[in-house]
Amino acid sequence: MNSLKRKAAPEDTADQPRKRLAPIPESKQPLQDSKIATNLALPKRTGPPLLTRPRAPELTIPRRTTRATSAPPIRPPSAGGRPIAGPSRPTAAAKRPIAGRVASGSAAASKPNGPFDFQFQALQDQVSSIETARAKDAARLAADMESERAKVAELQSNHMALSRELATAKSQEINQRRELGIASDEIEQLKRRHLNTIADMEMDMNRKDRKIRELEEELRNCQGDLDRERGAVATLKATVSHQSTAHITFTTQISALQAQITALQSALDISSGQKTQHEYDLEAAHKRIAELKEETLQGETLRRKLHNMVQELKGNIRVFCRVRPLLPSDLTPGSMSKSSSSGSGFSTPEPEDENKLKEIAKADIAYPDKLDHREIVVNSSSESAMGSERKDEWAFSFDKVFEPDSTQAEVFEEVSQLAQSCTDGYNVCVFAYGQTGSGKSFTMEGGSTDSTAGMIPRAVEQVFRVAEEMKAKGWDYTLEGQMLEIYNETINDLLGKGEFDKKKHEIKHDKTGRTTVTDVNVIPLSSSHQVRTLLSLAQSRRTVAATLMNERSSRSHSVFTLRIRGTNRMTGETCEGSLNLVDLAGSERLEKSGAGNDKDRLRETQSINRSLSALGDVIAALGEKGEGKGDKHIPYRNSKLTYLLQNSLSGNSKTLMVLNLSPLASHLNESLCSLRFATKVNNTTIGTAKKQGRAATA
Ligand SMILES: Nc1ncnc2c1ncn2[C@@H]1O[C@H](COP(=O)(O)OP(=O)(O)OP(=O)(O)O)[C@@H](O)[C@H]1O
Repeated sequence: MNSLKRKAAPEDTADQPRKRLAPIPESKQPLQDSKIATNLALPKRTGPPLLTRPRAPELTIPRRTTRATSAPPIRPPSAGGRPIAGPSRPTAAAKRPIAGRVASGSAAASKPNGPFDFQFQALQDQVSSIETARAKDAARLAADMESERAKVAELQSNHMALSRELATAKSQEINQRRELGIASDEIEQLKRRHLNTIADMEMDMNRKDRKIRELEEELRNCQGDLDRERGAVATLKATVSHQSTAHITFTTQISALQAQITALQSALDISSGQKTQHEYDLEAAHKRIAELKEETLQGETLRRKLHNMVQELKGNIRVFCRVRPLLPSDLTPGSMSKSSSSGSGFSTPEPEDENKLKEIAKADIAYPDKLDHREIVVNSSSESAMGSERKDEWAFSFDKVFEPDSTQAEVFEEVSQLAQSCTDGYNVCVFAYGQTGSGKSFTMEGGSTDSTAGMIPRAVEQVFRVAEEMKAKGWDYTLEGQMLEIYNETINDLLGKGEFDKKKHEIKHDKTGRTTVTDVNVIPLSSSHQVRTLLSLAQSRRTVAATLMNERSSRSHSVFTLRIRGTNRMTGETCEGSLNLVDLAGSERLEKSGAGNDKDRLRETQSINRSLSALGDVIAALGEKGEGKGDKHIPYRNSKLTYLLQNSLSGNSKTLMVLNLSPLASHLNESLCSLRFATKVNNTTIGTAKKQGRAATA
């Protein structure tokens, strides 16, 4: 009984909810009012409808397993629970009599079996008590059943009510679902409309953005324009301000100028009165200018006369002596050995330094006249046959002596007066005489630089310069040039085609004193630069042969002739002159030239010496003639050189000989020969030079 009570207790506890809602079979699960009410309750709309579709409400019904109430619970044999009744566990002995009792009950009742009967009695009591208990349980269970049935009925009615509520709720749900569907459709439509609206708005926004950008760009441009305009306005403002200042200044100036104009007007009135007087004065001044011009022309003619008188007083044949400086090439062992073999008896000690070498190589030449530079003294010492030292001294005097350090410009300063005479209508002849290597070509042609340029380019430049200056005095000049070479008594045209020794050129003199050579190129000259080009052309064609004395030894005479014709536009006067610049071949003696065994060299040297001695003869004859021997024959025809220079050596011309000397002791004998020849020339007086005029006389 206790166990039953204990068993019933938890069921009572489990039955607690049944006081509110009776349990129903699983197949007929009722819904609790509250739950259904809760689960079916539709969400109340408190705001605008939601855009998402709401979920359908869920119906949750708690499951409950209930035990059948129609019969007491029967525990299955396998259940581990306690036995339903009995105070204790029945033994095997107790069980077995039950079965036996059923089979043989009457025999046991009739005959008690001692302890077994007692046990049987006890068992029967137990059975009856159990049955009583069972009856009580059955009654209680029946009562319970009844109450349960009532509950079931209640539950069923509840269930029905709930089912109705459920149906109502379902229909409501369906309606709500329908409404929900409609609402969802509406929402979808709204969404689509909304999306369309958004797309439209976005497009609109893009359009507006573009428009904004365009407007911004326009704004920027406008701002740039505005800035520029502002700048322009500022500039204009500054200009206006400046202009207004200037305007004020101008106004002030105008006022001042107007005052000046007034003053000037009154001055002009006074001046116009003076003007007439000035015009008279001007006319008188013009007359005076004309008179002065006339006087100038007369003065120029007088100057030319005086200039030539001075030249005549100086002598129409003059001699300059020039000693070249010692060159590095002069200090070579070859030169030194030649020095020792010279006739001067000069002995050569061992050279220790360059200065000593120079002293050894140099000839003893002195220039005592430091004022006029006209004297040159040559000293030599030699050993006599008796063994005593013999000293000799030779003194010479010339128109000018140039020491080794003289420059080309200094030499030309003396020559330039002759070049001037040439433009005045005189024949001028300048020739360089001396042994090979003494500096003839250097003096006449010179080097390539302005400072080393020789007499020919300088004279030509001067003639052009004077011709240009004389233009102002009415003189117009035409100039032409030729360059010839006389080699072995043959004339070659140095400005020709280079056909040397083939063409025969003849020298002709006309009665007017003009000398021409047949078949030679006479080039019209327009500038001194052109003359330099011609000189270098001629130089390249000139015959140069090597000798023992000088590798550049020129074995021919070269004659450059510049002819000048002038006409005076104002006076009608004309004049014609010529400038002959002659570079003679080396004057060394035959044994010194080293040409002894060479037939060609021998012929060359003989030819050169013959022409040079013919030159000496001509000059000597001219000298004798100048001394009064009027009928004296002048042997011009003895050489091509003297015949060519006939008009430049005769009394009608001015001649300058530049004697070139080597400074070397080894050349001392040659230098003495040259000095003697030059002295002979210098002592010659050649008549009076005559100007070659045509239309007028000087
Ligand atoms: N006054 C001078 N100053 C410097 N160097 C000079 C001078 N005179 C001559 N010389 C030099 O001496 C050398 C010989 O001179 P140049 O050729 O003029 O002699 P030359 O007498 O004409 O000889 P050639 O008869 O062989 O033509 C040249 O190198 C030349 O430059």
